[in-house]
Amino acid sequence: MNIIEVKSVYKKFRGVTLFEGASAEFNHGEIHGIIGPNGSGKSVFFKMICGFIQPDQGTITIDPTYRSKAHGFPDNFGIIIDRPGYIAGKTGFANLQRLAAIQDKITDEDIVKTMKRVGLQPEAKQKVKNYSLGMKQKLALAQAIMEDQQVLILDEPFNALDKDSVTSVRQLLLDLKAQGKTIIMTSHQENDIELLCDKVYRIDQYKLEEVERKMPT
Ligand SMILES: Nc1ncnc2c1ncn2[C@@H]1O[C@H](COP(=O)(O)OP(=O)(O)OP(=O)(O)O)[C@@H](O)[C@H]1O
Repeated sequence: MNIIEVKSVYKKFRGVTLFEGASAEFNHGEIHGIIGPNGSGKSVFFKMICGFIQPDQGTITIDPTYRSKAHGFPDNFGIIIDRPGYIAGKTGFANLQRLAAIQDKITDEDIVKTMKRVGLQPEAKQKVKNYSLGMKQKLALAQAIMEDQQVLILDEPFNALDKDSVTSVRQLLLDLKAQGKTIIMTSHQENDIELLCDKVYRIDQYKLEEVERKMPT
C-alpha cells in the first residue's frame, strides 16, 4: 500500500472552505511536493496528515507500519509545521537533548552528528534566543531528522536559509530519500519543488491536483 492515502477529504473553518473532496497518494521512498498560494491550506493539510486536526469528512490512512500501536497516531514522523517552540535560554544542543529524552532512542553523539549535518555547531554556547531565523530553521530540521524518522513532513524547510544552506539542505533531503525516507514538503520556491520532488500536488479549487511533471530531456 501507499504510505499515506488521502481520500475525499473535506475541511472548513468557520465557513472558510479549504478542502472539498481532496484525494492524494504518497509513495514510500519518494519526495512529494504540495504547492498552493498563501492560505490555501498546506499547513492544515499537513496537520491533518499528522493527526493534529481532523478532517470534517473523508479518510486519511497511514500504512499501519507507521502507526503507533499504543495511541494510533503516526509514529516515526519527523515534522516541521509552523515554528517549533524552543527553550529560548538554552543552547540548540540542550534543546535537542531535551526533545531526545522524550523517546530516549538516541545518544548525545547522534545529536552532535545531526547538528553538523544541518550546518549547526553543536559545541556553540549561543542560546536559541540569539539564533538567526536561518539557524532556527536548521534546528527545526535537526529535530525532524535526528531520530532517523522514516516519514518527514516539512512545511517550508527552506525558509530563511541562505543560498549555500539551501544547496546543502537540498542535498540532505536527496540523501534522506536515498536512505529510503518518505518526504512530503512545501516550498514557495519553484526550484526546490522542481529539483527535489518525484510527485507534486497543487491545491486547486479545494482539491489536490497532481501536477504533470516535465520529463528530463
Ligand atoms: N485552527 C484554525 N482555526 C481557524 N482557521 C484556521 C486554523 N488553521 C488554519 N486556519 C485558516 O486556514 C487557512 C489556511 O491556512 P494554512 O496555514 O494551512 O495556509 P498555507 O497554505 O499553509 O499558507 P502559507 O502559504 O501562507 O503558509 C487560513 O485562512 C488560516 O487562517
